[in-house]
Amino acid sequence: MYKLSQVTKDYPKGRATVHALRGVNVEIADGEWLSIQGPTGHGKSTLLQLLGGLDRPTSGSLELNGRDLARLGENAMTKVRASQIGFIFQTFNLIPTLSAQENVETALVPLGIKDSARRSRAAEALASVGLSDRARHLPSELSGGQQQRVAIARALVKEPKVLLADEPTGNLDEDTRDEIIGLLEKLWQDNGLTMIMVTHDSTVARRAQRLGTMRNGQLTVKQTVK
Ligand SMILES: Nc1ncnc2c1ncn2[C@@H]1O[C@H](COP(=O)(O)OP(=O)(O)OP(=O)(O)O)[C@@H](O)[C@H]1O
Repeated sequence: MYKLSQVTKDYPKGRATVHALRGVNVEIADGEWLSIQGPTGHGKSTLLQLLGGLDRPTSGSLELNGRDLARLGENAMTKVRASQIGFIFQTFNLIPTLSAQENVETALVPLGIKDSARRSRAAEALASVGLSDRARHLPSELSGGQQQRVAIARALVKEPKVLLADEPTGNLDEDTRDEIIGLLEKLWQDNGLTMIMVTHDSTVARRAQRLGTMRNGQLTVKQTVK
């Protein structure tokens, strides 16, 4: 589980400082789905980056399963990211020159998994998102929804405990959005993932168990009504 205490994040901006996070306190249980909404520029992506170990807080502690990511060395942090945390983004972030299969395999390279196992695990992950028949396609040959499915397979092929999603349906039409959220919900349940999703879309946000709102760098969380 995550346990954040008084997490702040400042960015220098010329001579001034942007206080992107101003004391975030939250616990996120294993297996929970938390959505985060809030106005633009109020710290949502910053928080997700810290949860993913892509950046560190300016102050406060950010524990994942008892280890404070704020104080972890770079090598240990890289290991945590490679093995425990999957990311998906609004813009999919696939490598344009690699096929769907190769894009998924890239997630296993840092784990030192050998070629044949990499191939079979990536094929399984593509099957789990319904894309076995598109394995050899380049991202440019896939629809937006299919590209997001590849990105989901890439995030989950390493069997992480945590999935972080930054506006995962932001570039998709409504029907495709519903398909992708349905898929994420299924994968969340089947794999017991902890899922933290930033979204502007209230329909998507309400599917979570808890709903957080970021405002002025602070997070308030409530239970969603089902
Ligand atoms: N690398 C950076 N350097 C300087 N300032 C930054 C950096 N990243 C974010 N900021 C600033 O921190 C604040 C919070 O940004 P953040 O991207 O977390 O907001 P957000 O809520 O995710 O917004 P959006 O909904 O538009 O994605 C903003 O004022 C932003 O300009």
